[in-house]
Amino acid sequence: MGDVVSGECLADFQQGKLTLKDFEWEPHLRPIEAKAKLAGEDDGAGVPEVDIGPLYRSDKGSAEYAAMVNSLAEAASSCGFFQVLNHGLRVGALESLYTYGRRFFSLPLHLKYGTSKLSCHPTSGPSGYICGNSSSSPNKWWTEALRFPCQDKASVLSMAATFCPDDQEAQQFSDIMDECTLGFARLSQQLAVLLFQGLGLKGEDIVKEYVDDVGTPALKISHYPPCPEPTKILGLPPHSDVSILTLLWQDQVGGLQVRLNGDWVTIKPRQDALVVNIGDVFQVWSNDCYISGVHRATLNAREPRYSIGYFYYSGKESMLTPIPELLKQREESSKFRSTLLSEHRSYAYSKVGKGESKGVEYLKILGN
Ligand SMILES: O=C(O)CCC(=O)C(=O)O
Ligand SMILES: [Fe+2]
Repeated sequence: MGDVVSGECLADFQQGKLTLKDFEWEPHLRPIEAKAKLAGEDDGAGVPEVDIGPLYRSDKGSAEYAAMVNSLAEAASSCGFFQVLNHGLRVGALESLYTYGRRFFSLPLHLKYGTSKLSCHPTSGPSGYICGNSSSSPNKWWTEALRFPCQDKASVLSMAATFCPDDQEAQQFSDIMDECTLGFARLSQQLAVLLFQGLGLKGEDIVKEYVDDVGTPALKISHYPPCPEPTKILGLPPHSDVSILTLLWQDQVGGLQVRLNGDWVTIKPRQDALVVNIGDVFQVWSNDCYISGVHRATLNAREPRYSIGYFYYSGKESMLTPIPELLKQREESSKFRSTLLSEHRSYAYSKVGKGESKGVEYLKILGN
């Protein structure tokens, strides 16, 4: 998950301390028992693709711009997931980050662990190498990840030193990271403006007041090694993200699934697109208009899968509550009990490994 504490279960498996059997999920959570289509078996029908080209070429009053805002709002309120085309990031830069990720994950374990003693930021969470979740957890995750605190360039450079042969290459890696995080940051903010506009609000003003500088985003490169038992084991459990929104670039292998009308739907990999999902924060901010989509990462026995995620977080100490301007404009009362974002975060993490992640449902005021 975008947001999770460091773990060691996959390392324990690689070192013979855990067996494949230890990784098998409780039957009701397994991909096959849930009658899911396994990775690649469907085409992502129902997860819309939205071309955001009009953002760069049209004025806000144009029909083309209005249609784009409508499509985004519709996707955010129907399934909470969509892919954006013409997103403004250079695909070559994303591919190059992916190549660095592959190189990092091919290192021996002790070198990968060498990166993880770095900082742990209160909002963006741990940074460094994370090898699955805890070995004592009942449902173990078949994944490893490298997590970066985007703003902390010194950490990025020292992490780069573990897998780049010389300073020059470490600098090149750091430049690619800069390009990608800058592009992700710009896009997240633009999408937040558009999604607020889709709620009938003055997007820029709301973003300025509630979004800018309130959090510290995190970037995570994930690796899901081939798994001999992909029908019994998962890469990541069903969960929603606690972010405002999350951006994800995935390779061509496929395995990210979203829960849609009771089915699991695989999101079609597209090299030129970014997957966007609404996070818990936006669901509450929008007073339940937008949905923080439940998703999971499935596995396959044949080939490794990689993804790059950007988690657009809100500040740790802010209250999680609907945007007052929205309630006023719609003459609505809040559908959620207010809570500290940090409290929601802890609650969400405590549920996810058990397969009990229900996003912000538990905060809903009954009868509303
Ligand atoms: O790698 C993926 O496909 C999904 C990652 C994800 O959902 C997460 O890290 O929160
Ligand atoms: Fe996620």
